[in-house]
Amino acid sequence: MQSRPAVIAAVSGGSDSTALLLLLKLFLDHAAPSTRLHAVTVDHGLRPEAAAEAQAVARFSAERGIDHRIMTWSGPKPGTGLAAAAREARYDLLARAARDAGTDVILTAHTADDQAETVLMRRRRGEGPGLAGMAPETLFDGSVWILRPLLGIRRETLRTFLRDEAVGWVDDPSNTDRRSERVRARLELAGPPQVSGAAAIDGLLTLARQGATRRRHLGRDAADLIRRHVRKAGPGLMRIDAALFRPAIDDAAVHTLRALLAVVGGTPHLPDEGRVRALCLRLAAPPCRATLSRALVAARRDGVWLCREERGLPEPQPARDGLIWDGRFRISATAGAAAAVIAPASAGGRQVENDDGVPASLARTAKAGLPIISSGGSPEIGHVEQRGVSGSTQAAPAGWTATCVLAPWARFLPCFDLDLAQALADAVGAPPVPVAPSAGHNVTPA
Ligand SMILES: Nc1ncnc2c1ncn2[C@@H]1O[C@H](COP(=O)(O)OP(=O)(O)OP(=O)(O)O)[C@@H](O)[C@H]1O
Repeated sequence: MQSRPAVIAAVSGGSDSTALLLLLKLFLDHAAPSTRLHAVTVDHGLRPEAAAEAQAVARFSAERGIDHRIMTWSGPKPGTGLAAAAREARYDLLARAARDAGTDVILTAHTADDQAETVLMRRRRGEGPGLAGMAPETLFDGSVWILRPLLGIRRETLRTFLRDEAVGWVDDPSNTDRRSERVRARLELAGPPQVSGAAAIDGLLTLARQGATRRRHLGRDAADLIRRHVRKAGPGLMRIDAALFRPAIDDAAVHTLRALLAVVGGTPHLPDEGRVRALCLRLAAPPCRATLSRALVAARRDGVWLCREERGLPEPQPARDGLIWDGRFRISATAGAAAAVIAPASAGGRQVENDDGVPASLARTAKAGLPIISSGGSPEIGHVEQRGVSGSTQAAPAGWTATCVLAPWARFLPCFDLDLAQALADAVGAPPVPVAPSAGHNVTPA
């Protein structure tokens, strides 16, 4: 990892993260003494004991001379999907702690056991050939890296280390709650060794490694296809060379179209592989027009065109800093920006000019799906596509910008998909993907 002025260790007080904290302290004292180590504990406010547990981590950190901060999830708690919401909130709080500490690195204590559970769960959910486990490096919210340095280490090894150091830890009761899919996977893997146990875990870890390699290769091939065959043809409109779909439709071409559909449609998941494979076949024999994943795709003699379909665009709403609009644009406001409304261009009934060489109806549909930010009820509204990219028509009201985001990777971008994400970002005009902390090292993380 390139040296950082500071790093954040995410410490719940359980065995894994307590071991992470101690190991990091030892490592940094020895190898990078100028790097500041900050431990952060998130109190989700969901269990009465959580506050005392966070205080225990604070005391432990103080004894070791480590800076420690407690971050509390104070927002409203949803009635359903509480675990997922808590996870989102946890990463938001950890990212905020990282920014406050002037770093872009958060380390978590996910272990080989967590990795095996993840692969087991994903396999059960029917994830196909791209199945991979957790990534050793993941870009969060486009700006902060989550590193998982213990992914190759078994939990029991960490506990032995803690016992040798005479350090205790907290056992979170939710880790034994059988309603959780992860807990059920953990119990299954902890079964009798002759049935599951170590052999099963090793098998799942091998699958994780193979899946990561496959995903990386597929992503590289798709990135190459995007660079050669995909370009932005106008505001909100992409053009794909028909050559992508001929003569044979291979896995990389299918993966490319899945990624493009999700990005152009603003959906968090790639569309179903089988459906996209079938669509590729139809696109190879124009004319063809279809919608999938909220995107409109039209194969004509002059190429294949792709834009957001006009159905299901967001209703006009107050613009706010940090809003992800339609899964496709991150809205930002500088301090003091006047209150504004954001709406799809189609809602304004605005005429659009045609661009040379672009089919008029597609140019219209594409522009209708772009956001318009207006302030003070003025009809002179600013049509923003993205910062600093030609093709934007007028400026948004002062202080407001809309930046393209890649919907499937807007929150979590695993390192296996970095090449693909960079090629997509270049193609659609999203900001460049930051360089991974391990870049330039000759050892690929586990
Ligand atoms: N309350 C917390 N405060 C700080 N860090 C935490 C907290 N809970 C979990 N973490 C960090 O996240 C890691 C994974 O924790 P855990 O396995 O409980 O989370 P998960 O929700 O199952 O995983 P993921 O966050 O990847 O979905 C921990 O090892 C720790 O580094």
